[in-house]
Amino acid sequence: MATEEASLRVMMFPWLGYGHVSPFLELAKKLSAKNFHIYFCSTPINLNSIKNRIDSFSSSIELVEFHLPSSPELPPHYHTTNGLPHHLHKTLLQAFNMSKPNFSDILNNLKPNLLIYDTYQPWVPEIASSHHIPAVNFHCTGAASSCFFYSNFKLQGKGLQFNFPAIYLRESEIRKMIASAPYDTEAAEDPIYTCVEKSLDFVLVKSCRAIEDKYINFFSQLLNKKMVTVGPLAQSGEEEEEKDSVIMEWLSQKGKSSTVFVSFGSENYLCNKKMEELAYGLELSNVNFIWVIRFPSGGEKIKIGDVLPEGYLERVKERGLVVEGWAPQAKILGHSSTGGFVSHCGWSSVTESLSYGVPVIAIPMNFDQPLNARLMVELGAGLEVLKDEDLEFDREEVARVIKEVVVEKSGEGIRCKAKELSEEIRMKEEGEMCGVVEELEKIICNKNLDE
Ligand SMILES: C[C@@H]1O[C@H](OP(=O)(O)OP(=O)(O)OC[C@H]2O[C@@H](n3ccc(=O)[nH]c3=O)[C@H](O)[C@@H]2O)[C@H](O)[C@H](O)[C@H]1O
Repeated sequence: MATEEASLRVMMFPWLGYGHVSPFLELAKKLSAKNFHIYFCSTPINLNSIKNRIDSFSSSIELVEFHLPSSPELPPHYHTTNGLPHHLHKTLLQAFNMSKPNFSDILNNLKPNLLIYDTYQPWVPEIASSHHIPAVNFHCTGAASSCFFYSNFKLQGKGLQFNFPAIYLRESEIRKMIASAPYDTEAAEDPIYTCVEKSLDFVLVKSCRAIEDKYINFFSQLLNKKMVTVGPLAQSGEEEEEKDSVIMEWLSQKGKSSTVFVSFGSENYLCNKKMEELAYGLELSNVNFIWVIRFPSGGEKIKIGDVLPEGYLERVKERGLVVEGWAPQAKILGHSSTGGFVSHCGWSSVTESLSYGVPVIAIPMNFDQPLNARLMVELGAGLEVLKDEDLEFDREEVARVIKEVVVEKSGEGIRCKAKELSEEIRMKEEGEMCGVVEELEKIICNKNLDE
């Protein structure tokens, strides 16, 4: 690996959500493999959660601590959205915005050739500009969902109309999203879209033409900016946590494509009613399952057995494994025994499922997830669990969709389509990354010429 002096130095600064830190880290790994030296900047708690994923990149990915003001309400272990109670999301964003001077000092000390920044950070491009550092936005959610929000909630796109009927939010989903957004969705300076608009020359987008071509083109028209796709950036799954081997050993004893993985990402927690309906739905489906159950960090310790129906774990023990907290999602999706993914459809989960060719049983929860779920249905690589007007689902519907996607002949087309898209995505990944490197080197070269 070339020394830091020989490499172009890039600072990467993701939002504090695990669903953002993870894609930024995967992009950092790909850029470091192309001889860039990466400064990966986040809070100590976020850096600690990814340390085991950069072992083989430690000479080219340097972790840089970004400190937020601590308070009794927001102690250091809450300086991440991973496990953060929902009522503190707004407080975290406020603490993040109060830390602008810290970020300016970091940029001034390290003086990278380029900054790659995220959403929720409209002040970052200005700070980079004050230090004469070119800044490019890396948009790590999907193009379809971003087009929808940008067209319908923010600026009307220069006379362009959003004519994509498959991508929509129900009234009840819009109400839920607005109520839980960590920022004022009516603010003129909406932190998501001003970040994208301020990006220099182009926007990096975590997607690929195989799954979002028409949406990437429309988003480019809306923003009047070039979109450079970085591919799905699926975690490779080579990291090994201690408990992983137990999970993977259990999975290896199951038949090919016989098991569904059930996970709702790093920020979502099912209420007791949804937990119960999902539990009975998994039982009724008669399909093997690995179910990751997460609880918000802090507060009293909750026992898994207490939130599941009486005797449930005993009844399902032959074909169901309930895991508390965290599981090796990429490893499980990449295993031959996995035949379906019951997912909230966070964007990284969607792109990982597509990368590994696993069809999705979609149970979206909030934000962009319903739009990502409808994209999967439009692609023919998933089915959505139907909900009532109160966004509640029932056990029979959960069992029906799982059986169709994983077992029944009527789901064969979905299973084939998921595999087909996986092959197409993987075939184009290397070419996409070469395009990214070319664009980043061009920006740095132009900036040097301007000096
Ligand atoms: C961008 C935004 O990030 C948020 O992140 P969230 O964590 O909810 O979900 P993912 O994007 O799927 O990200 C979750 C990431 O955590 C990994 N994982 C999760 C659980 C587990 O047990 N083990 C794992 O390895 C998973 O592999 C994925 O990489 C919101 O969804 C939002 O809708 C999404 O668009």
